[in-house]
Amino acid sequence: MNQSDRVAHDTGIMPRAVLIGMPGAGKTRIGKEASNILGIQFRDSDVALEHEQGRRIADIFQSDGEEEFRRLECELIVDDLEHFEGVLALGGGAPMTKRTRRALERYADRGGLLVYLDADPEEMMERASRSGNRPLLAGDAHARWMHLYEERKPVFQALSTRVIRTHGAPPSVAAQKLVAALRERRVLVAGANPYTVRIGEGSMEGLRETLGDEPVRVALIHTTSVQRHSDHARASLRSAHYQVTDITIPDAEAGKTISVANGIWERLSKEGFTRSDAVVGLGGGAATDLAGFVAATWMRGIAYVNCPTSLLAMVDASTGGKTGINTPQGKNLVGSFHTPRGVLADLRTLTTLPNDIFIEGLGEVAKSGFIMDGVILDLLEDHASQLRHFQGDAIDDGLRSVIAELIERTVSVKAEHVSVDLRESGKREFLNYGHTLGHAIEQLEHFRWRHGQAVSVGMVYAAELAHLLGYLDADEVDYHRELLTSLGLRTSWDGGDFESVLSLMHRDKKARGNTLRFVVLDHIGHPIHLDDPPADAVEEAFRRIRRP
Ligand SMILES: NC(=O)c1ccc[n+]([C@@H]2O[C@H](COP(=O)([O-])OP(=O)(O)OC[C@H]3O[C@@H](n4cnc5c(N)ncnc54)[C@H](O)[C@@H]3O)[C@@H](O)[C@H]2O)c1
Ligand SMILES: O=C(O)C(=O)C[C@@H](O)[C@H](O)[C@H](O)COP(=O)(O)O
Repeated sequence: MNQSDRVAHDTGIMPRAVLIGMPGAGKTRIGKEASNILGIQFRDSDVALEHEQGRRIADIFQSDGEEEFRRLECELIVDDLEHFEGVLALGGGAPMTKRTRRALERYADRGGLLVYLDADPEEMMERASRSGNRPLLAGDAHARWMHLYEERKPVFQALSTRVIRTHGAPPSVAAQKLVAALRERRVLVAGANPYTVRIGEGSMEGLRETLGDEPVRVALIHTTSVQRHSDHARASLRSAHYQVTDITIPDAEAGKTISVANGIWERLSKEGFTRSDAVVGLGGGAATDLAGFVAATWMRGIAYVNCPTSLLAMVDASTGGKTGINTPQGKNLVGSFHTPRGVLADLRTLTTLPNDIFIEGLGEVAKSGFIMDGVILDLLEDHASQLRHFQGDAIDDGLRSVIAELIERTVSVKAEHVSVDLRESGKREFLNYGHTLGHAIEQLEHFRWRHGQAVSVGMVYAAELAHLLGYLDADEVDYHRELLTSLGLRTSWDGGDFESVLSLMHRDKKARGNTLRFVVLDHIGHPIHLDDPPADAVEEAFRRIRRP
């Protein structure tokens, strides 16, 4: 599936990408090279128009004038935006025509990839002037050129959903960036404040487009274990002229505390962060939960963008707007629903991810399979061995594409639930499958157990409970154990005691008054709420996960 399939599957045909930018930016060369690599069609609107009209653009300008040329160009582009499926490069001035601009805005709203190719203006002029077919460059070429550049640049910037800078690098580098952008998968999270989750090699390059022009200051919150990736993000943010406040937090759950949040509030105050400034959370789920919490609480809520770097953060924690910290009373008991402005899951960051952290992420992936998407379960079954032996620095193309599909599908399951129930009053609770016991295990293990591993045991517990109450049959419970074990996930737990677990499960956010509330399956792929189950079943299911 390509970057736009999930967003635009119901809207018919459209180009895989539209390239805009000044003449000489390299739209044709870069567009052609990227299209060749991907084996898709390329079309240049100028060449197509010349072909259609049977005359050169300069001749159309000369005989019919610019207005008529723009009208013809607009007709062609509007038609292509509905009927052409490859990479479409537009003439430099095309977006300056109001009707063309509106059509491009609609294309972007449909999830289209609108790429602005930008380069050094002098360099572009040099390249453009080598072609004799540039009627707008007649006369005092340099002054005219600079004027056009100043006039068009803000329009290109405002329209584009992606900027690729081609300064000082061979066109093949820009072509590779375009290929990565074309391969990027996107999932739209609908709701009151819709946003996009971008999944691909280099998605973090989208920081500027996602943050927009409003923020002056950006707090980049990360842990030291992802330093290489945060260095990259900081450099991109600085080159986009944000004032970056770099904030390192303690690793994993040690970062999800009120004292860490307090330290960051102090920094934001010192650096003068206002309501229009922003936070970027980069790292595993603990870092993105904390960064989101800081963004949700500073001045009662400022913008934030998540750059998840662990599998679990990519498929789950970074999306959906649940932000929070742990307290001595329990896991995630203090927090807020605060929707990110966007999520950039850059697959390059997986190269440094340790095997055990990758595997725990598979726990939440499997959860999404159990509650909704059977294809996820098939993919996990078919690739269990490769996934279990994941080595970040040695992922082959086949595994890369399986992982990307698992991420896209899991995020889509999440999006489907949160877009209709942000504040978790019904459907969203299904995402909590396995978490009622899972959170209790994490707490009782003082967070030495990883979240995804605890959820894995929690799902087996929920399956046993469902079986005891006549929902799942024994084979389906076995299937839980077999699949999770094949992925390297835990299915039993011998710590704690039932009374401590029960007390923590009563503090779970799904509990109501004095009654427990679980999510169980009545068959695979079909979750239901289970309110106030019989006490003996709750205890017997616990006994059944004690077996090794
Ligand atoms: N908000 C939500 O909806 C939501 C959903 C699921 C989980 N969560 C939360 O997410 C947390 C678990 O997330 P997690 O599994 O990512 O754990 P984590 O954040 O603790 O990260 C695990 C470890 O991997 C390191 N790491 C992350 N990415 C790396 C990379 N690319 N290279 C090298 N090291 C890397 C981290 O620094 C950390 O040491 C829990 O706190 C859980 O409650 C939140
Ligand atoms: O997004 C949700 O909603 C979820 O329940 C996703 C869970 O996988 C995730 O672990 C979440 O952090 C749990 O939230 P909590 O409210 O149960 O703490």
